[in-house]
Amino acid sequence: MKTIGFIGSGNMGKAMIGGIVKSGLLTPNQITVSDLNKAALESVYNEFGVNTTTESREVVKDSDIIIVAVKPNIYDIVLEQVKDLIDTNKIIVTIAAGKTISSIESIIGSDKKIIRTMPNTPALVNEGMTAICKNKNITDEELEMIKSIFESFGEAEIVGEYLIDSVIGASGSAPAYVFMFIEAIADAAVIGGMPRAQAYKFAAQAVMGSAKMVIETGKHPGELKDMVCSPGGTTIEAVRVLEEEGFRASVIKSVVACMDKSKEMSK
Ligand SMILES: NC(=O)C1=CN([C@@H]2O[C@H](COP(=O)(O)OP(=O)(O)OC[C@H]3O[C@@H](n4cnc5c(N)ncnc54)[C@H](O)[C@@H]3O)[C@@H](O)[C@H]2O)C=CC1
Ligand SMILES: O=C(O)[C@@H]1CCC=N1
Repeated sequence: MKTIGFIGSGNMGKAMIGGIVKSGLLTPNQITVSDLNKAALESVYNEFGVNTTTESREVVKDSDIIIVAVKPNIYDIVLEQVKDLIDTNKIIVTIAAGKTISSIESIIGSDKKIIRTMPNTPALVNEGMTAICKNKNITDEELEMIKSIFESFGEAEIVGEYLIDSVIGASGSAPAYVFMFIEAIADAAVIGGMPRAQAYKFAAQAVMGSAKMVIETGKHPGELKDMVCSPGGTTIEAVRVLEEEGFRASVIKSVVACMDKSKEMSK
C-alpha cells in the first residue's frame, strides 16, 4: 500500500485516520496529517501515532494519496496552496459536501487523478459507509485500491456522481439523525425511571441490532416491523402514535432538505 496524507484532522478526518490505523491496512508511519489546529494534531498523534505537520504542502510532498478533509468553504483555498505539488501520479481524494469533481478539476487541472467520496463518522468504529466516484484519469486498479482503503473501516460502494446528494441524505449526514433518535428513545426510558447510561445502551443496541437485521435477513423493513408488533400489544401502540405524529413524513422531509442543501452547495 502507498502513503496517505490527510489535510484536516477534524471530526471526519480523525474518524478515517482512526479507522485505517485500527484496521492495520497501513502503519501509522505511512500516514501524514496536517491541521492548523495544534490540539487536533496532538490528538491524532497521541491516539494513532501518525506523522503530523502544520504544513499542508508537506502532506502533499510526502503522500501518494491525499485526502482533503477540511470544510467545504476552505477547500479551494487549500487546493490553491498545494496545487503546484500535485502531479499526474498523485491521487486527490475529496470528502466534502458540494465539491463536484469538475469544480476540483477547475482548480488543480483536468489532467489530475481525482476521486470524490462521501464517508461518514462511524468509520471510527469500523462501521463506515462510503460512496466513491472518480474522474477519467483514475484507472480501474486505482479505483479498487482507493475502495480498499475505505473498506478498511466499513462498507464502500462505487456510485455515479449524480447519486452523491442521495448518499449524503442516506449515510453521510444520517448518523446525526440516528443519534437524535437514540437520544429521544433514551429520554423516554429515563422518564420510565431507567438510569441515563443504561438507557443509551439499551436504545443504541436496539438500533444497531435492528440495522443488522435489515442487512443480514434481507427482509423488507416493514416485514421486520410487523414481526415486533404483537396483536393488541405494546409496539403497535407506539407505531400508531408515530404515524399520528408524522414520523415517517418528517424523516422523509428532513432527508430531502439535507439532499437539497447538498445540491445547492454544488452550484
Ligand atoms: N463530519 C461528518 O460527519 C462528515 C464530514 N464530511 C466532510 O468532511 C469535511 C470536514 O468536515 P468535519 O471533519 O466535520 O470538519 P471539522 O471542522 O471537524 O474538521 C476540519 C479540520 O480542518 C482543519 N483545517 C482548517 N483549515 C485547514 C488548513 N488550511 N489546513 C489543514 N487543516 C485545516 C480544522 O482545524 C479542522 O480540524 C467537510 O468537507 C465535510 O463536508 C463528509 C462526510 C461526513
Ligand atoms: O454536515 C455536513 O455538511 C457534512 C456532510 C455530511 C455530513 N456532514
